[in-house]
Amino acid sequence: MDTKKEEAVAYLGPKASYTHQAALSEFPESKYIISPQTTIEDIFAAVQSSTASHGVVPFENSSNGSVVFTLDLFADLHGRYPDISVCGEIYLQVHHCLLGHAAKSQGETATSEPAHGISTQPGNPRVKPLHDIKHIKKLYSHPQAWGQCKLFLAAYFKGIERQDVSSTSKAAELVAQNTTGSSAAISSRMAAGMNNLDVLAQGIEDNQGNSTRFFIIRRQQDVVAPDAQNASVEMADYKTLVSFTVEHGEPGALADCLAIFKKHKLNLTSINTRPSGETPWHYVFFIEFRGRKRADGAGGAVNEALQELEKVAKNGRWLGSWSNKLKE
Ligand SMILES: O=C(O)C(=O)C[C@]1(C(=O)O)C=C[C@@H](O)C=C1
Repeated sequence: MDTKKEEAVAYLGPKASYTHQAALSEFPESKYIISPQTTIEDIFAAVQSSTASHGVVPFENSSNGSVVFTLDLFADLHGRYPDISVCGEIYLQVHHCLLGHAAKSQGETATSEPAHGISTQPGNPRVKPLHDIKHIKKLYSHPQAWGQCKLFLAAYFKGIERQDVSSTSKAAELVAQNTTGSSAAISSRMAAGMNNLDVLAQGIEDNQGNSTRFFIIRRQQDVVAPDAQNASVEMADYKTLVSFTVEHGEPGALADCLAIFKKHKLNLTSINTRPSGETPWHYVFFIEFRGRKRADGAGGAVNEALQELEKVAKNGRWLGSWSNKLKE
């Protein structure tokens, strides 16, 4: 059996982050070297420099919206990542836990019984802590996680200090190292096991269906364009991401760009903006839509739209086309 691992896949480490779990779902450890990075920018850099063949980055969360760190790297204001493109997507259910050290004198259900299922009261957290949490004086997590657990945090940790860290698994690691036992992390169940931490509460996300979409990135030159398919199959089975800026002083400049997608019957699936970095209050637009770019010269609605977009938008960039994984 050939067990030689040649390709490295960069993800937001340390182990047990949600990005790690997403990476493992697509890239088995038996075939790939799964390589932890400290920041999302490190993942872009590893792929750009070909240290890693692929990277896995969080892109958006169903309840908390876009991951702005990732969008800013795609906007690439300093021209560091010109070859990065999206070649796939992964949807992962995200169920957060509160991890820490259970207070020694307290029993399993010291403060309250866990509330199973969805609370009947709108605006209330869905669950209660499994253990006493009065000794917790500081919380650690990734900034995206706070926004996904607002109700639980408002009910049980009002006024408690929060420390942003680079990932939820890093948060668990830091809490495990704190011997006072007075800190806790919002992190995954996998991180509890890996760091020997107690699960003080589970399922603390506001929405039971909480999920995050990750992009798989690679260098554009490594992406092989598949053969052209039936147009309706392409529309249903693929998605494409582009970015551009517009002439800000010109009324209707953005509308002219969007009209091109309408003309070619390309259904938009997401729109994002980030500061362009060139001038204050100017923006870069990210448009995602159904369909895929074919090889140059192969025609098709997406290729035609991209050609027309070049004429009306500024700094246009095709950021990739990939197989749609959203089950609707
Ligand atoms: O911190 C992690 O565990 C990550 O993988 C990052 C990240 C994100 O940036 O969205 C991934 C999934 C969750 O939405 C929370 C955090």
